[in-house]
Amino acid sequence: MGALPFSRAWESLPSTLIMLAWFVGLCISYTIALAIYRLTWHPLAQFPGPKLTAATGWYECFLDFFAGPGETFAFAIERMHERYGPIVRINPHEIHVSDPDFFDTLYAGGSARRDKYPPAAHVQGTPDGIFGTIDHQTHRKRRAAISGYFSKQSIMQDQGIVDEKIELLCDIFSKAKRDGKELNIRVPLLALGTDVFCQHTLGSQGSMDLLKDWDRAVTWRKSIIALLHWTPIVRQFSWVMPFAVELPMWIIKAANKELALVVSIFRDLRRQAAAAIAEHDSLEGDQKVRPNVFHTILSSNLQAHDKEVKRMAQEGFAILSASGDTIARSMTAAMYHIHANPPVLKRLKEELKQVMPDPYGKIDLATLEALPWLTAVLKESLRIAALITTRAPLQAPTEYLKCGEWAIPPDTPVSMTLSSLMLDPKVWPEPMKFTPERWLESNPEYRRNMNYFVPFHRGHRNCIGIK
Ligand code: HEM
Repeated sequence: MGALPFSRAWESLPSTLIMLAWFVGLCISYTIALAIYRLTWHPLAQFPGPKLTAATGWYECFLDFFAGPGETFAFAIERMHERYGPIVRINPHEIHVSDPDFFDTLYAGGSARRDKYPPAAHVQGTPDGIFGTIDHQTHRKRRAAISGYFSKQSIMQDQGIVDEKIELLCDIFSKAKRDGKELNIRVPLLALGTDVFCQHTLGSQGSMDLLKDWDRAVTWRKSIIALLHWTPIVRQFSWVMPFAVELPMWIIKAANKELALVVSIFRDLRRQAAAAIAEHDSLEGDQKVRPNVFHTILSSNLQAHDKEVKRMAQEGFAILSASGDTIARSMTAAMYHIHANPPVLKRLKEELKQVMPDPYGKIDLATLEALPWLTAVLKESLRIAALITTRAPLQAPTEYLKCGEWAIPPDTPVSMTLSSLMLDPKVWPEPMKFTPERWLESNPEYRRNMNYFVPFHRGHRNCIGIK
């Protein structure tokens, strides 16, 4: 029997198979056409960068999932800059810049309008909190409603909370010393940061009391790590976190124990937000604003939909997940570098002894802030810790952003990476050397250094917890 001609063989196939073949063919043609468009006519086609990343965003996804430590996309971006210069197209839609002098153009304040790029806004799983808010104007209003709650004056009112938690931290250190045991200080420092900010943000009922419960503190640390590990997934699939929060708890526990704690905290925040709504009208005067951040939101002139339980819980979660671990990681870096550099430690002790002869005595913030060496040590710790390793893309919807000879078209997502800037050898001689002297006002480079000191970012989207 001879072979059937192609047209006859095609006709003899079942119709579902033919449709499937058409579908696959269309997908392949669409992908090829899209890649050709992105490499030739796309508004970013002229920008330097590898052809592969310009053609598809899946390369980033592939590296983040499979390439392993030291090979993720963040490292690939550094290599792209080494090869292509300070401005690189890192995926079909986004430009990444490695030029410290461009920082204030991108992360501008004042009248500049900056929207957040949605995949970056959604990494926390809180699209309606200030961190996740995309639109510039909406972000301004939501942020203005709570910024007073994180002002220096407001934090100072809770000095008692800080003192109480520091006592608990010292107890943990003393016990470890007595028992002669090693201590992973990231755990108690995370507990300190989280307990202080939970109580400041949510009131006494909101404290997680991690400093009193070591096992819970260890689990919370694992949860934070789990959250960070989920970042590449959530960046590609923004629905994952909101979806996970709605699943039955037994499914989440079976999938990931640490994530279960995150979800239970998220649900607890919803309960607290609902409780705040229920009692808000019965409160009076300062009580209406102060008991916790939910009451501050309810007292603001935000619109009704911004005062709903779901949004307020997201705001609470954004604050909690942004506060504890950043504090813990900066303080761990400070602890390490102070002890790894004995002359730094000696000078610090001498300075502190002058204002605090009794190490167990109390001291006020203004006195501490006036100490030049302590201030310099903290600034250098924040620089060298280089906490934020994820790029932060923003979009300028109405403006061309000028970067060297390039004009980046309006609405293009443009990013920079803080950790690269804080450790850039062109800005900081010997960047990995812990040198608090950089931050003494007597240093001739002090003003220049301050210009590049941006651990909390700048502009409209800078850290609300900076004080
Ligand atoms: C050493 C400690 C901290 C560092 C280095 C730090 C750093 C940063 C940075 C770089 C950003 C901008 C992130 C981005 O745009 O992708 C940010 C945003 C933010 N931080 Fe912090 N942070 C610290 C502590 C805190 C604390 C204690 C809080 C608690 C209130 C906090 C709450 C926030 C919030 C809510 C945002 C989002 C602000 C917005 O989008 O308007 N941070 N932080």
